[in-house]
Amino acid sequence: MNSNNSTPTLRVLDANANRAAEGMRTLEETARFLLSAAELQFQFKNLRHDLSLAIARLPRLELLASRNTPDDIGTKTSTPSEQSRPDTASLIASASSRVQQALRCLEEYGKSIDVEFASQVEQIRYRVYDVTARLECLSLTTDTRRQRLASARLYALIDAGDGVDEMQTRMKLLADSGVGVIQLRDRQLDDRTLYERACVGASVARELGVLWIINDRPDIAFAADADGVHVGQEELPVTAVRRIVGAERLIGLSTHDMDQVQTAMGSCADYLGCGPTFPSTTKQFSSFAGCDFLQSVSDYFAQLEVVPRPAFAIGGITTDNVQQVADAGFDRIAVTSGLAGDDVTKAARVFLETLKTNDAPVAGR
Ligand SMILES: Cc1ncc(COP(=O)(O)OP(=O)(O)O)c(N)n1
Ligand SMILES: Cc1nc(C(=O)O)sc1CCOP(=O)(O)O
Ligand SMILES: [Mg+2]
Repeated sequence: MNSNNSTPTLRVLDANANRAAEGMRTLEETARFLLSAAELQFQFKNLRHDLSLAIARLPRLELLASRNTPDDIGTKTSTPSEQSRPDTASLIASASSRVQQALRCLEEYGKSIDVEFASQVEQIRYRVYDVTARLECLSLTTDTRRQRLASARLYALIDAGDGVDEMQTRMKLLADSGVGVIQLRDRQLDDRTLYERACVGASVARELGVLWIINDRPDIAFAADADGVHVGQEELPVTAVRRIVGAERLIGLSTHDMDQVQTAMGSCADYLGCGPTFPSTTKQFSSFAGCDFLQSVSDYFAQLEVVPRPAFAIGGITTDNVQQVADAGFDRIAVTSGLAGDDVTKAARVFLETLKTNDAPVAGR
């Protein structure tokens, strides 16, 4: 170790070691609690650990002795941007830049004290560039998907059709008609074909600006880079689905009674399907939750203190009965056959206009 340990240099090192560690901890907590990103959380934990190992090379007693917070003129200056953190992405951006700047200071000032210390910090700084970019990206994608979901009123369920071209044409027609979410629900296809259609659909949906959800299959939703997956009550629990699809993809959960809705509100599901509302030509049911169930969901959501999840009424909804859905307080619907006929554009217009004029309490805002 070099003996050039002047007190000002040690003060810079002490202050920036703390700044870097605090920033890393902020990012780690964001990965853990806001974005459920276990792998990134693990990376930040390792970075903090490696930073403390590097700092352990410095003379701790002298570092502590150099600390003089009351006389530090820097503790009294803050900019307006330091006081405001409007969303997760900007919180990540500012914590990342604080960590990067602190590491650069440690590296530059550390060179005069211990070259090996400076070189270890340099390696940490490169890893920080990568991990912080991934975290910021994740948060931007997550926000965007959930924002798009929040503005969706019409959700269409489609099968894969007779081929890629037909599926693509159908998706375009639906998107042009105002559908915000499209689900691939096809129980006839083998896994390979389902996966291929899911991949094509994901890129078509991206171009069209609609969300692309895969029914039943978190593995395929993840592998095909879809926006999310929809699961039913007898399928994998949403906690397990979340582990497969990651924090940024959407998870939809079917609910058929109030117990399921209340449980879903405590889960990591992003939206609910509520039904069956009416008899359906797509799927057979022996009993129907009906509009009474929809009304109970609306009433329950209206008295919640937290923001409810977006909830889509489903099951046999047509242009003839959608008014009853709106009267039960819903302004979002998920539909298969009601958007599968010849005049999709007209049906979609009727749906949207009916849902828009809903002045009853609205489910899922
Ligand atoms: C939006 C939406 N809501 C409900 C369902 C039904 O899901 P599930 O109960 O798992 O039944 P299947 O679709 O798997 O037959 C859905 N798919 N989408
Ligand atoms: C797949 C499905 N699930 C439902 C539920 O209530 O959970 S109703 C349904 C069928 C939806 O298609 P259509 O609009 O043609 O009735
Ligand atoms: Mg299912």
